[in-house]
Amino acid sequence: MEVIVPFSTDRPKSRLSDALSPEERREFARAMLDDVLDAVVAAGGDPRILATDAVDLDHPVTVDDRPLTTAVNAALGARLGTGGEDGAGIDGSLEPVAVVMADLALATPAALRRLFEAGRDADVAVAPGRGGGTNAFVATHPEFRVDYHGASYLDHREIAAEIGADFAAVDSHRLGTDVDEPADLAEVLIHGEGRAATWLRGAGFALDASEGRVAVTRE
Ligand SMILES: Nc1nc2c(ncn2[C@@H]2O[C@H](COP(=O)(O)OP(=O)(O)OP(=O)(O)O)[C@@H](O)[C@H]2O)c(=O)[nH]1
Ligand SMILES: C[C@H](OP(=O)(O)O)C(=O)O
Repeated sequence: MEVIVPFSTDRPKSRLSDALSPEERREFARAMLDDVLDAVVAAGGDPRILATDAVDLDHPVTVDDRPLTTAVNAALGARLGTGGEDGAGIDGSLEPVAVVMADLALATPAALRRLFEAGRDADVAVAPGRGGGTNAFVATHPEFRVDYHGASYLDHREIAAEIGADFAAVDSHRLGTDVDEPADLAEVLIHGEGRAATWLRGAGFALDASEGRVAVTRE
């Protein structure tokens, strides 16, 4: 399955500014991207990075510096179907396509396989992020398009309903955890096993369980 992985190269992860310098945010974002790509490949997906600028990677990269929603919709609109001249198959269907965000530092092959399987039963299967975002989805319906930011999970459910697409939510802690804010770094230290967790530990981050919800401290 083709798996589009959007990646912002310029000023990534601005909401982590209080915890990380610009250069650190670039390094950490890249570590998360590499973890996500490893998991996608191990789950049987063919990743294609949709980046705002060139990125040095062993996978295909499409550069599109337009805003996230515009770039993803262009990629969805350009995908090739299974036969028909307009890109759709003779029955109007398309090969499934997934969009998986590059900041899912806890993504595992098993979690992604569950998402891909959900996409076989539903026209649109979404793994919501905490706070109402859309961390990953699989779509087979040719008319499905995205509208990111805000409570995009609810918007995507509505878009699916408007085009008559079957919709499924994929309940996954690992895919539901996008790393946006300093508090999310604790999740990476607790559950992460890849480069992102290693990078954080190397940068001196540790868990702070001294009071209330577990947080992070830095040496
Ligand atoms: N291609 C592309 N990817 C983007 C763009 N903005 C964000 N992304 C990617 O989309 C995913 C979700 O990003 P967000 O968490 O909304 O934004 P972010 O830029 O990572 O972080 P903030 O600056 O803190 O909002 C991440 O994989 C980003 O790298 C964009 O304009 N174009
Ligand atoms: C891409 C966006 O991410 P957020 O801004 O919620 O992290 C969304 O999930 O709609």
